Amino acid sequence: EIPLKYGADRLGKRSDAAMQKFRDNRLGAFIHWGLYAIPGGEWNGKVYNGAAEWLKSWAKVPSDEWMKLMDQWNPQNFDARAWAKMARQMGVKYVKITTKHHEGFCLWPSKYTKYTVTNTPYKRDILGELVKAYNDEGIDVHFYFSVMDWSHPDYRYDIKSKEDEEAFSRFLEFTDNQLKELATRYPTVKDFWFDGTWDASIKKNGWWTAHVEKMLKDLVPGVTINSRLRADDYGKRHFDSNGHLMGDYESGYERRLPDPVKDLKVTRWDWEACMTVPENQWGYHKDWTLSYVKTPLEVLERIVHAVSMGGNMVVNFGPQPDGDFRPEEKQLAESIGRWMKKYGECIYGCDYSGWEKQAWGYYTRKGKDVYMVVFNPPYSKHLVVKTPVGTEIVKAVTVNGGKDVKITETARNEYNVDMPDKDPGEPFVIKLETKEKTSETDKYRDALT
Ligand SMILES: C[C@@H]1N[C@@H](C(=O)NCc2ccccc2)[C@H](O)[C@@H]1O
Repeated sequence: EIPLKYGADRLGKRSDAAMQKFRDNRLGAFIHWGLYAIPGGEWNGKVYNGAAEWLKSWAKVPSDEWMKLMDQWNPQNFDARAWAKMARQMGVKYVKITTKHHEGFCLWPSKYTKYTVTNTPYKRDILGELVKAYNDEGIDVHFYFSVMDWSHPDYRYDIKSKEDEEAFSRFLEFTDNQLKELATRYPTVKDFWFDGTWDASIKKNGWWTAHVEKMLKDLVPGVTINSRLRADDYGKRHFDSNGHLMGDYESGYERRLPDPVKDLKVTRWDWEACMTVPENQWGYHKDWTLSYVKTPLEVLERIVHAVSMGGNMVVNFGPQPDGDFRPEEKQLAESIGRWMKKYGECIYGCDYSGWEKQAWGYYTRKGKDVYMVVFNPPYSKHLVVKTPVGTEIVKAVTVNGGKDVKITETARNEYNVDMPDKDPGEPFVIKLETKEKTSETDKYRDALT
């Protein structure tokens, strides 16, 4: 291994209670809310197909003109308690809130910039109200924070001169101050999820990313930090130059997921995926017909897929400029919530099973119990299950029904699990109770070939 001063400061998964809670939560929601919600993808009469929170970039709007949107920031229908109730009903255990996105507008009354909620007609500390409302519902709050800040004159995409160096040094101090503000004003925060860290300027300052991780962990004991913050001595990101994961969990699965058969390496570390409901809209876009919008079942499959591989999934919501949610997002939250109410025990506190994935769906595991989450019921009416050598199935019961399901051993470590006698009409879950095989001998003989 090569010596590193700013590489991973820990090998292997964190094993403390705070990280276990992060892991057990499994299902989260993203809230992308900022000035970009006001134009909703349209600028000077032209609708842009790209991500709505990047409209300033697509429409090439100068920052001082973009920040004038603050004069229109007045979300009269914003109700933090209603947002928290919606999250609880969806069954999410945590919510990641954009404290500041690339545009530089802060949802909290930061002392270090004029671009905050304080200097809008609305005035109120939106972040503070959301932290309290979610926490009151027993929901953990995570902070999204974009290092890249288009509103700040000292931000640099690269460091090419002494002037760049001095400006960026001022910018990093400004960023430190904002992060200390967030950590001290809202001490119940459980995680910082950094974004906007891909530029050369950050890669050339890996030391600073290591300093931020340490600073926040000193200020908020137990807090988790995503790998996307981190660059090492040589600008290597997420995984250091020795291949070790930096931060507490990998955060590279944005709008994509690891292959459940070919990418099993991710099961060796903690990771969290995040996803949009349209193809690529995080902030509010007024026209969702411009790209495919995932159905609740397609969102659910991605949630189960992530958990089946030992990861978390964060589903994105982009609130309207008035502070309410669009109907599609309210319906999605209700639909996912109904399913989680019945079958959520196969999600919360569950992990990768280590079993060989089958066509009918995904496995998750909790202790010695293995859950079969069935999305594709077979015409054979039998769900094929192959157990690892040394493991046998004791019994099978339907989740949310508690009915025994017949299992038939068909070969060594192979079983047919019957389908429930009544078609649930939705993805359903069967819980397998397992035990370690006692006798080594079995009645099977391998073919001689
Ligand atoms: C979680 C997402 N990450 C932000 C993002 O900038 N993603 C990468 C990206 C880079 C370049 C053009 C568009 C998008 C998106 O705006 C969301 O906040």
